[in-house]
Amino acid sequence: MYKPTGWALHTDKYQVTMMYAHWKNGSHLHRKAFDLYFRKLPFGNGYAVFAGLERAVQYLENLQFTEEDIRYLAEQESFEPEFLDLLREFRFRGDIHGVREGTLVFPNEPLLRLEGTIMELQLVETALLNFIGYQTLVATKAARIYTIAEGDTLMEFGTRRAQESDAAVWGARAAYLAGFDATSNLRAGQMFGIPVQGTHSHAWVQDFDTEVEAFRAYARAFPDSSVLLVDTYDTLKSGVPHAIQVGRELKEKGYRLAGIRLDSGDLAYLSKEARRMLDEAGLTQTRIIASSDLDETTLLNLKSQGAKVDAWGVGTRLITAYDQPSLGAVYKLVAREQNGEWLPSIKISSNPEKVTTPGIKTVYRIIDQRTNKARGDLIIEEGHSIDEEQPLTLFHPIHTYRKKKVREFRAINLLHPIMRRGERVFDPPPLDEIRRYHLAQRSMFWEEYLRLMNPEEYPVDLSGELWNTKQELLQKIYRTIREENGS
Ligand SMILES: Nc1ncnc2c1ncn2[C@@H]1O[C@H](COP(=O)(O)OP(=O)(O)OP(=O)(O)O)[C@@H](O)[C@H]1O
Ligand SMILES: O=P(O)(O)OC[C@H]1O[C@H](OP(=O)(O)OP(=O)(O)O)[C@H](O)[C@@H]1O
Ligand SMILES: O=C(O)c1cccnc1
Repeated sequence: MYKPTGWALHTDKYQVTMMYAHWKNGSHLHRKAFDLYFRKLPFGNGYAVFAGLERAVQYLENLQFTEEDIRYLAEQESFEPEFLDLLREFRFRGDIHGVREGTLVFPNEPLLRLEGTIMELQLVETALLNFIGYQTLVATKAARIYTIAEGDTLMEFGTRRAQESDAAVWGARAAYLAGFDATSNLRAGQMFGIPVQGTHSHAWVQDFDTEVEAFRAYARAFPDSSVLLVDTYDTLKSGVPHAIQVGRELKEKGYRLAGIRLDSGDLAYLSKEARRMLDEAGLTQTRIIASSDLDETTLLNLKSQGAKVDAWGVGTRLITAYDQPSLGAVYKLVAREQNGEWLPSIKISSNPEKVTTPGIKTVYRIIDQRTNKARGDLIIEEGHSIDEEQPLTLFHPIHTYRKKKVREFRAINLLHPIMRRGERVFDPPPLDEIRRYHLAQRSMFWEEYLRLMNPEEYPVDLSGELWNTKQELLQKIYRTIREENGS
């Protein structure tokens, strides 16, 4: 399996300076809890698709400072040698609970909950946000495209346009787990077992004196699986007729032209014309693949125009999450251990949506027994349970008058143990299983939450007790501020 090394410095400098200041203060081993979550759904979507856990766990399992890292840090600040010795011994020994990859997730619910020493939890913040923010963003974009594709084959073509190499391979993985069928990136295929597919480029055609010669030579190399790119010169006057000529030659030899690819022009018109021409030539099995700056909006548009496309190659706009470049995930301190007891901690903001929810919490998904559809998510304090025999009142945490009563429901805990004292305690499911799980999850949500435009807001609520804890803490802090100001 792919093992990252040398990732200890993949963090912001301030994490290490805080670690040092804690060490000087004698507080570096104090235990804290942090939640990782996001506040706003990307792309105006109604949900996000959680991804990045596998990458995060691999990082945490292998996290250590090399001698080179220590030397480098020593050049940055005058850290005392004893602190550097502590870093030499450093291993992540925290506890993590997390949502399964492929789960549909929503704003303000913890996706990861981490408990450990402040030293280790501070160090890992940056990398975790980096991995999970990006992969969740791309998985969500891929899910939007999947929604529109309605069962057509989806191929991820983005590596050449991705923000560097890690984004390409982990983005390919995120796209696959959210419903894509294949990637063009061989390294992603090798690392994660994603099916790898591809066609050929314009350079192949340009390298021959004639287009038909180019097609014939490619078909000789791959008589059963050639997909010929037909837009180098003129799609309908040259590309498609030449592809048909080679398709007929293949047929005479007992082979089949697998497909043609359209990569420019009016893809709706060209695909309909190409389909007609292929069918008239008896090449009804030859598939039409389209690429060219595609995303969910163009796909939707092309489908509404009756485009005859069987498979879509999607690059730039998927891998770069073109219309929203960051998820904006956050990592917030939610509890501090004192004398063996967890004390909830809060971060206040003038924007009520940004006030953190204190305490060690878990998230339950409330599933209606009769419809098997999700009614909402409920965040409750860890250790508290939900009585499935009693009606449950869900209310909006800010607009509290928005209430509903749920009966006959199942409550499914979304936060699973992932690491205990730094050891992985879950078997990472194969990627195909994550993908199946994700696709099955979608059927647990009403259409209204899944639609692309102006989806309904899915409820993410706090239990009554947690809501009270939050209010009490807020009032306590404001009281203290007033007292300090003598007002
Ligand atoms: N029928 C259509 N309806 C809506 N959008 C379309 C249609 N056909 C193609 N598109 C989209 O329009 C955009 C066209 O891009 P662009 O203007 O760069 O032209 P192009 O035909 O791809 O040419 P080239 O690649 O040679 O620059 C692409 O995003 C493509 O997916
Ligand atoms: O449009 P995207 O969604 O980003 O998909 C990937 C693009 O990359 C290739 O083009 P490129 O011009 O790089 O090479 P080519 O010669 O194969 O067309 C391919 O033909 C697609 O158009
Ligand atoms: O295989 C292809 O057709 C392909 C791969 C990457 C980018 N564009 C096209």
